[in-house]
Amino acid sequence: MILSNTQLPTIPLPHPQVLLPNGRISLLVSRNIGDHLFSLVEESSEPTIVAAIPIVTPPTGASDPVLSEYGVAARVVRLGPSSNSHNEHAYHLTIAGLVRIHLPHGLHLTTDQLNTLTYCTVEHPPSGAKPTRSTLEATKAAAVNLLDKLAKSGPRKDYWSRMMHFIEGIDNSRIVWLADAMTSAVDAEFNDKLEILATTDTEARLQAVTQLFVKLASIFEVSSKIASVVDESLSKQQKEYFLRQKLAAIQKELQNLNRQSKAVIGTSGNPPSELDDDDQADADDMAQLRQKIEAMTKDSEERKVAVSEWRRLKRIPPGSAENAVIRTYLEWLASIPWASSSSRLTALEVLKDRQFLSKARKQLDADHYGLDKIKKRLIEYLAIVRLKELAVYTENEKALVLRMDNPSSIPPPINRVKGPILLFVGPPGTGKTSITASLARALDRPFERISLGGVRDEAEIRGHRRTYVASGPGSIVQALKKAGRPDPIILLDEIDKVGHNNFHGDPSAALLEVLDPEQNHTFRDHYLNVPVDLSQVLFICTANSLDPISPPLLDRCEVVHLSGYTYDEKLHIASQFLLPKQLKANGLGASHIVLTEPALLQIVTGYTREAGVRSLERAIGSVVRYKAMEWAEHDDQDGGKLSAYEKEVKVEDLEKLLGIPRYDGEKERTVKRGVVYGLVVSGLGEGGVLPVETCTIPGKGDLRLTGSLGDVIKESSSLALSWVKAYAYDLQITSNRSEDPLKVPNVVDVHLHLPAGAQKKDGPSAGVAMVCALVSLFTGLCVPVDTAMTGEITLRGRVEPVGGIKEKVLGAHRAGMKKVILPWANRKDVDHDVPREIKDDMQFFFVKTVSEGLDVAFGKGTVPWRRPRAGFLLESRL
Ligand SMILES: Nc1ncnc2c1ncn2[C@@H]1O[C@H](COP(=O)(O)OP(=O)(O)OP(=O)(O)O)[C@@H](O)[C@H]1O
Repeated sequence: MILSNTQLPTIPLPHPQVLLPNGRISLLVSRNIGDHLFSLVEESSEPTIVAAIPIVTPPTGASDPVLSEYGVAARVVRLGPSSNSHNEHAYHLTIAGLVRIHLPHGLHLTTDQLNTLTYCTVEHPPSGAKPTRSTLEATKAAAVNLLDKLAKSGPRKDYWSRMMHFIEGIDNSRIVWLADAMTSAVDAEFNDKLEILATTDTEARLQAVTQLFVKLASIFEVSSKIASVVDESLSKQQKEYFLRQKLAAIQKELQNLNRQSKAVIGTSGNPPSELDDDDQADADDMAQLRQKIEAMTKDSEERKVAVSEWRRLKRIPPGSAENAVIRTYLEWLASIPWASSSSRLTALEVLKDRQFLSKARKQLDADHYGLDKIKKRLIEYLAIVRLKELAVYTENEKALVLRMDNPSSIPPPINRVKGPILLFVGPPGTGKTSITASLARALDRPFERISLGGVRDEAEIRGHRRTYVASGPGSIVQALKKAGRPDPIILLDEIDKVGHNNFHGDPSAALLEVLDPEQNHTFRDHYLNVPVDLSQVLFICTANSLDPISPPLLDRCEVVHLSGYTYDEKLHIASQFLLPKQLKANGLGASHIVLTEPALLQIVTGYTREAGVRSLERAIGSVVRYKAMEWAEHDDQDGGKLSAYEKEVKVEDLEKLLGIPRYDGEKERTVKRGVVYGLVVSGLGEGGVLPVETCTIPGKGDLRLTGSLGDVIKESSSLALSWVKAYAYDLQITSNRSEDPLKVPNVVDVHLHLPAGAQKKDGPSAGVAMVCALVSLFTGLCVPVDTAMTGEITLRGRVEPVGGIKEKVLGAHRAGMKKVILPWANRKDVDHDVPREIKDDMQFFFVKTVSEGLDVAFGKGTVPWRRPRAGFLLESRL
């Protein structure tokens, strides 16, 4: 019996534990409390009674715990060391609830006091009138009903069934005991248990217990029904969903735990990183995705697709493979800069500027020297884009006004500016790529480069269908995403090196759609599968040679030719652009190095031989790096005075800086019987000089050819030999018209070789050079080494025009040739294309016939014709 104002040692029950009379509870207590209880147990022969008070609100960092005003006087049943005695909770305590108690003054403990044994004043609360019979029976019935349900399904069926049989048999006097005992046993919520503990009036308590049992029974019924229904209908996917949800919850808990332990460690650990907060980042990404979809133009196809995919994404469990696929797709779809009226306005802002063209011209001039033809074409192009865009803009504005006046009117189609697709063709390093980048700067648009070299798979351009594992969009859509605007300048680099039809599809055919202004406003990437408007994109292609480009693709492009630079142009480019660029790249200023003009010329002529300026840039880079090193060394040694540092680079210094000159002009070539110099254009569009070498060897009167020659060039060589045989008597090679120079006086073979055997050669333009080489071989006359020639020959001895004249002439000039023999019909090419300084530096001879060519090559009057030539045109005797 508890008397008023009895003092009892207090055991605060950890939240959410509640002990009711007739219940039993086990808990861990601190060493301090345990030791005290131990001495109390030892001191008295009576059972030790404690006050078990539930904690209503557990302590948080700043606030103390809140304890209930009601509790239970409980008997200590067992007290022993816990299995983990190193722990601060060193004792294991079991107590059994006896009677309700009330704390008239309440109990306030600080967080620290929870681990010490304190005493509290308790009283026995009045239990009110006796409960009515109906209440007692209602409680019993509710208890039996609940136990019946628990005994039918759920865990511990046997236990509940035994308890039910026991309760069915007890009389009404024990129902009050039963109410507390069963409330302790069933899985009631903390608040319900606390309420029952605090209800001292028996009648009211039994009613509350009855309600609780009824509630628990119906919850159990509903949840077991749901469980059975769910169990039946759960598809594999849904099960996976539930499991993943659980997993996510567990992961979240673990993260929270980690975060808490990090907070305990204090600020000494790493600062919090945005990489830790996965959930937040994920939620932010989804919110952004949603915003982007909402920003898409209403009723557009991309928006419709995005909305339906978004809905699908919401239905599919997060973390599943399908979910990831849809999300990646949606992220791509949302990241494309879809063409809209606002994007058009941004582009218009630049074009509306009255100074636009002059500014663009200035920009192009500031970035590149020369290239007048290409710059002129680009400015023309910009002028057209500007005029058309502005016209379209006014037209569309008018249409908008019309539509607003009469909303039911059918809107006129939006006009598009269809510009030409420019194709820059020329040798490597001639500025094709960089002038396009400069154009982008002039237009203030993003610049993206797609390298098509070696692209064999159509999917690289158009993307893979979504059904493929790891599929993604093609390079065009990727470039558009990177640009972030629907109107960038996209450079399709090395279009001549794109693969043709093979078992991976035809990449060049995919380009046809991209480059067709009539079709490219509805370009379909296989991955996105939504039409993408490429009509605002400005495509520019580059190639080294036109031959490998498929004719339909070529047909869509407007070709702009770039040929190599002359020495003079190279000198300007080197001093105005390449040297400052290299100085900047290597952290030096103009005051650190002075590259004298003769030295620069020596680099251009002695160390590089190319149409473009790439090797030249590399060579200048080497010089600058060497000088930078020298400067730094002197700076170290002299203590910053640099008195010994020589900033001027002279011709004599170059050998030390760049090694021995690779090209030594004329000295490379020696005058030789049977050898003449022809002119060629390489596959990269670079012109050059190629010797035609011939010699006679013992044999059977045949012609032997070597040097990776194609069919056409082989035919040219037999044509040349036939011509020489036909005119052997006239040229005093034989003494009789019927003699074959390969059989008389000795039977020999003629071997004709074109050096650089690894490179394939073809084409008819070596005809003139071959005839000259054979005439030189048979007559013993030699062609001077500063004479080069090109031209196709016919059987009748005519010289026909050939292509690539500008490249060939520039190549001849680079090689130090002074005399060039060309077909008569190519005069206009020299007039138009060859720069003035080269024309001034070389002599050009235009010939109509082979015999004319021979006279120019060997020198007038040198070729030993049997009778003076009447006019230049010879009729074939064949
Ligand atoms: N006329 C020029 N004025 C100034 N710099 C130039 C000029 N021509 C070329 N260059 C420079 O030469 C370098 C090579 O040019 P770029 O890369 O544009 O060549 P390319 O013609 O595209 O070659 P490829 O055919 O190999 O792609 C760049 O650094 C460029 O700035």
